Amino acid sequence: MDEQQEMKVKNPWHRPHIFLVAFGISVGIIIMVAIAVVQNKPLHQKYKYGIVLDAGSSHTSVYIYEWPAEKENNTGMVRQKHACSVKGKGISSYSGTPEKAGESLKECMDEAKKTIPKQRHQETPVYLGATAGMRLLKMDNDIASEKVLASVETSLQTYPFSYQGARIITGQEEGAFGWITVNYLSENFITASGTVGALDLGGASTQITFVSGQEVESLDNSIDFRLYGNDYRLYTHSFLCYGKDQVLKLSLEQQIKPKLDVTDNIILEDPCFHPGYEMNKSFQSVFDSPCVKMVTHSKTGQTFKHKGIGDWKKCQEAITKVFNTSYCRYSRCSFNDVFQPPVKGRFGAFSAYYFVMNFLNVTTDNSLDDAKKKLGSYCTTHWNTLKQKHPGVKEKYLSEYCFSGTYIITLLEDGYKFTPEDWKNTNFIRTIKDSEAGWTLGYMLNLTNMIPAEAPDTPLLPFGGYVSLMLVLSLLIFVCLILGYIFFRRPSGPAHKEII
Ligand SMILES: O=P(O)(O)OP(=O)(O)OP(=O)(O)OC[C@H]1O[C@@H](n2cnc3c(O)ncnc32)[C@H](O)[C@@H]1O
Ligand SMILES: [Ca+2]
Repeated sequence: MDEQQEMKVKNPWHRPHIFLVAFGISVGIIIMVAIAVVQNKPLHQKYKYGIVLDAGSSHTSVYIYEWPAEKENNTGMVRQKHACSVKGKGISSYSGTPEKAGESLKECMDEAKKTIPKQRHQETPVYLGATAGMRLLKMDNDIASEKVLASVETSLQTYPFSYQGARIITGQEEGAFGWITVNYLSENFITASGTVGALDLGGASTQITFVSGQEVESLDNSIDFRLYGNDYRLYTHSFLCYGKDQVLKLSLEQQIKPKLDVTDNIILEDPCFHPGYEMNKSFQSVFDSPCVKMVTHSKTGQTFKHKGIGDWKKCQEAITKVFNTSYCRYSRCSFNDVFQPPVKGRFGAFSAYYFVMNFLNVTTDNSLDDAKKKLGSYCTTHWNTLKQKHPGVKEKYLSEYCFSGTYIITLLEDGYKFTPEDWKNTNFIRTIKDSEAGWTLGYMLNLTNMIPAEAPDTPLLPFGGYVSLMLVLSLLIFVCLILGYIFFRRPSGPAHKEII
């Protein structure tokens, strides 16, 4: 055997098949890693959509929600993509012309068609939930409420989306889904930060919902949820007729009542309206609701003079009269014989709570006393001064902020028994992370099963970590092979000597 041949026998790397095997293994590993990376890479982000129509007493809003297709069950993934405010009043105002209720939705639904990519239309669910305005219409005129619902149903079915129904939701649902929305958007279900209570003030009803930790003495006010592996027992109540429009009617009724049989030309001097404010109003405009019981009074066709005197203290006294606190069959009540445990924790207050307090520039940075002082000075401002100061604001809203602000403080303090400390723990909010606070998101999450009872399994490593780990490992194997190759190739021992 010559020297050359002997060296080839002793150095295995000089056998081409061994080198080929090593090379094959390296290429194999690289291919495996590449496949694993491609296989586990998040798909090109595909979005899913859902549409919820909030048919409120004062107006209808159409919300479009969007979420990444493969992350349905992760909390905080669904966000509001678009909102459209339907022109005109709420659907319950179409009781006399039900076909117009459906027509009113057209503009916003056409907008939804443009906002959602065409290929997703068919799989996009559409829900319509009607609240207190329709509850009141149903009480007043069941047939008319059915016709209005049928009209919006027919209209929604003409769209290419997946129609899932139009119904009047219950007050409990309205409260509970508002609570879910606020806590979902704040990611409170997956962090240990605890939950926040939800306060919603609409035109015709108002909701309070929170985790109390105390026994809920009335079944109607108790809702249990299991979300992301945690159990929640909620206290919730919806006060029909205690939205800000209906409460204004109640308050006017209270003030008009003693004058009705005394004089023909009624002048109502209202402490909740500004000095200089004077408006002729029909009794009909006050008595046209099932919340106000004097519908058949003989003066229904006539008018009265509504005159502001701007006195916050007296306004509060007048508003207190709409809460009945004379009777409570439970260990404790808010008002009207409704059970309520003591309020607890932080609260998010939205809808009219926000509209009103935001306009009045009263936030909970102010102490409750400061807020009252601010409101007091706003209420005494002359009506003409206000109109000059806020030329862009709807006169109806402008004239009612004193009443609404006073109602909000009275409802919280006297109704729900908020202490100055609870007031500090309350935030007036419109949106959380650009999605509006309200019941609609919670309603959709629930109906599409997007809030699991148990926490979803999370992968051991996030995607980025997984890729990095695979790259480092394959690099390590590759470097080992190269080193091995260099080591074995270097002639050593006797073979080396023999060459020399
Ligand atoms: O929940 P329900 O009772 O069915 O009523 P809604 O859903 O129609 O009620 P909203 O929260 O939309 O509005 C609550 C009230 O606030 C009024 N509102 C809306 N925008 C406002 C603004 O900018 N300033 C003052 N009030 C406003 C509206 O007319 C209602 O009386
Ligand atoms: Ca509402």
